[in-house]
Amino acid sequence: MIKLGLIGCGAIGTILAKAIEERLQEKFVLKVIFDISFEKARALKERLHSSPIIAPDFSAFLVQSLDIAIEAASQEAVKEYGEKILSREKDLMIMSIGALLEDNLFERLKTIAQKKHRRIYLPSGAVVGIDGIKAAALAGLDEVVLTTRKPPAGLKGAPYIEEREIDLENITKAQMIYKGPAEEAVKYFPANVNVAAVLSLAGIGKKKTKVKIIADPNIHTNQHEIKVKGKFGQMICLTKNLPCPDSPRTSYLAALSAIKTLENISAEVVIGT
Ligand SMILES: NC(=O)C1=CN([C@@H]2O[C@H](COP(=O)(O)OP(=O)(O)OC[C@H]3O[C@@H](n4cnc5c(N)ncnc54)[C@H](O)[C@@H]3O)[C@@H](O)[C@H]2O)C=CC1
Ligand SMILES: O=C([O-])CC(=O)C(=O)O
Repeated sequence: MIKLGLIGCGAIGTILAKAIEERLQEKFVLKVIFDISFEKARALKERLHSSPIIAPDFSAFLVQSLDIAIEAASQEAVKEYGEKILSREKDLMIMSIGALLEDNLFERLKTIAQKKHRRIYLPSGAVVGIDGIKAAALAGLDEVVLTTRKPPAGLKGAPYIEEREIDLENITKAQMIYKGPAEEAVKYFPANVNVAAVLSLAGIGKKKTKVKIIADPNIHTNQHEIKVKGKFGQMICLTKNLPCPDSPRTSYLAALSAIKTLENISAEVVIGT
């Protein structure tokens, strides 16, 4: 059995935990869950048939014997716990991938993973096209542009919106509110464009990957359009994401992508690049 620990018992964590016991139970077991909100962890445990331990703090999580620790919490969680998890010889799956574009965190994590013979898993998340971009990048890419279009309320709380006091409630037609490199976009919108980070890492990096964010009051899906040009030709991928059943802000596909990543880890056959 592959032993799992989960950090973050919100929208993605809940869907993943349920899938582990309902779909992946032959190969995986969820041993421990942790959330800075103990209430969130307790509420998740009540929804499960299995009985994972609730870690009261990160130290209690870290001492558990685990094969893979799954982060579905926040960029802060990746920055605070990532190196410790790998150093304690656990593999690490990351959903808040935006954290990896800061300073040299990704390089540091990779160095520890190499030293400790561990793996880091970065699911595609709420976008399609990462498979093709990884392959296409081998021949060289010239341009990668992500255009994210969300209902205005989905951008609430983002540092960029708060610092500039952008009044989301009074946006009556689609409006581009941000344009810049992925490296900057993930800091200004930490809970909105983690997809820009996975795209950067798969493609031409955090400085060259361009990000546009549009607040659109006329849509009810989280939309991500990726345009890529390179030696392979051109690619245009559009995802129109419905939200998770219990969380209007999180795209359901992101949680499904985490489940599929686990399935791939234990699979005899892996489809796609
Ligand atoms: N890669 C992708 O495509 C996507 C990534 N995400 C990211 O995945 C993460 C999880 O997303 P959701 O489940 O929608 O969020 P959520 O807000 O529903 O749940 C996050 C949970 O993590 C907990 N948490 C936050 N910081 C923590 C810390 N330092 N230590 C322990 N627990 C902590 C919170 O209390 C909360 O219960 C977020 O960072 C989100 O931005 C979300 C959607 C798509
Ligand atoms: O759920 C989405 O559509 C994407 C998202 O929030 C992220 O990448 O952080």
